[in-house]
Amino acid sequence: MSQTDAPAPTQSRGLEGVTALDTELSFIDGQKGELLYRGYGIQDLAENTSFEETAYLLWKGSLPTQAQLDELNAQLREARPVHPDLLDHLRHHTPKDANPMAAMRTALSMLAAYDDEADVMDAEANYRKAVRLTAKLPTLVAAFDRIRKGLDPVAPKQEGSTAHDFLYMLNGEEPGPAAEAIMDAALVLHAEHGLNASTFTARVISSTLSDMYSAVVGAMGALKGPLHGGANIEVMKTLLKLDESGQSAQDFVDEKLAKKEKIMGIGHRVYKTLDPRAVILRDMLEDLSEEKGETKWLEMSDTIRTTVKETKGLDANVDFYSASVYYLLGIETDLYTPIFAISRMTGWTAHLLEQWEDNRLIRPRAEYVGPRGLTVTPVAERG
Ligand SMILES: CC(=O)SCCNC(=O)CCNC(=O)[C@H](O)C(C)(C)COP(=O)(O)OP(=O)(O)OC[C@H]1O[C@@H](n2cnc3c(N)ncnc32)[C@H](O)[C@@H]1OP(=O)(O)O
Ligand SMILES: O=C([O-])CC(=O)C(=O)O
Repeated sequence: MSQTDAPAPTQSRGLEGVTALDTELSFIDGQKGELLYRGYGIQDLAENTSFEETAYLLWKGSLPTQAQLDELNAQLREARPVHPDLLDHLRHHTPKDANPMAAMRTALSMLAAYDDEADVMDAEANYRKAVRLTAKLPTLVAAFDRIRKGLDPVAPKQEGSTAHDFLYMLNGEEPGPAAEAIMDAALVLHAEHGLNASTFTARVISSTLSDMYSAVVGAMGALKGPLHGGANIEVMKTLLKLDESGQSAQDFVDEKLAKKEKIMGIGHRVYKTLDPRAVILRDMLEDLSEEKGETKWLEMSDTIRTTVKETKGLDANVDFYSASVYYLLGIETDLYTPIFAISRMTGWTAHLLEQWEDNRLIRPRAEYVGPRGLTVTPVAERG
């Protein structure tokens, strides 16, 4: 049978329900609201592992021993500084009002030029690149934020956890233990989620045997979109606007739904119930709200969520409560998606390592629905 005679492949709008490949990285039960990374429940991981342990689990397939964790922490700390040219680029060649995801997409791409192993495609080199990318992105995000505020970037301490060093570089002062613990848990929660749009993008790119940097730059582009990782920024914008307007959360939702507009942070392609990460993030928000004496974001969010659930049967996703958590930590709204990327870098790169273990070009088909049999009219005769 020739290629053109081949039976039409399974088709589904937005590839909904299509299984593209096997993975050992995560399992999602969208009906029950269950998420496992390599067999471990997300709640267990968020409560009992650090981001670095989770990263190791994703990359290597098992939780690290203390010695393995110490080694990974040392590698991450060592790799945190970025080449001065990158800081110069952020300082002198990146507009202060640039979209942070665009700035980071470019910075990630530039990192490749400073990595001697960028195009080395063996598994060990690719693992080392995954570690370096995970180490350097927090430094770049923090440097970008400080430079645009007219401040000097703060060099990484290269001592504590990713969460600790990131908050330290961002604010120029040591984070308290509560802030560090919240950031660490948020990084665990966002690390991996199957064939989401950005991970799929990364895997498609990697399946051409292009390099890890190219794949994560593409993934950054996909994550930026408001239907994906960009939703956490939109959630906070919505809450801030609602707060300013004085409109009730209930009226706001009714109005939006009547106009057939989407409520950001709600709905998910896979979860048909509450996202298990949203449960954990809501608990984190509740604790933080009490600690800060600021409960309005939680109250507004809960009303929005209940109203959409009652009207449309849709529930909150990971981006819904994370927005207010980051807000109460004092983080700039437009950094929420870059923070998501800091975490998801581990999932993306783990998928790339998995893809290259047994690579096959990812190349689906499109059903042609345009005309056929047209013939060219000379340009002078076209009207
Ligand atoms: C990390 C992440 O990427 S999590 C997702 C983050 N994205 C968001 O929060 C953006 C808001 N949510 C959405 O846009 C969607 O729920 C998506 C894109 C996440 C998944 O949606 P899909 O599976 O493609 O569903 P689709 O967009 O086709 O919607 C199906 C129906 O639910 C409705 N719907 C879906 N999400 C929402 C929402 N957030 N608000 C209101 N209605 C919604 C649609 O309007 C549609 O209704 P209809 O059948 O009456 O026309
Ligand atoms: O899985 C998805 O479609 C979106 C995503 O990345 C997540 O929920 O973490």
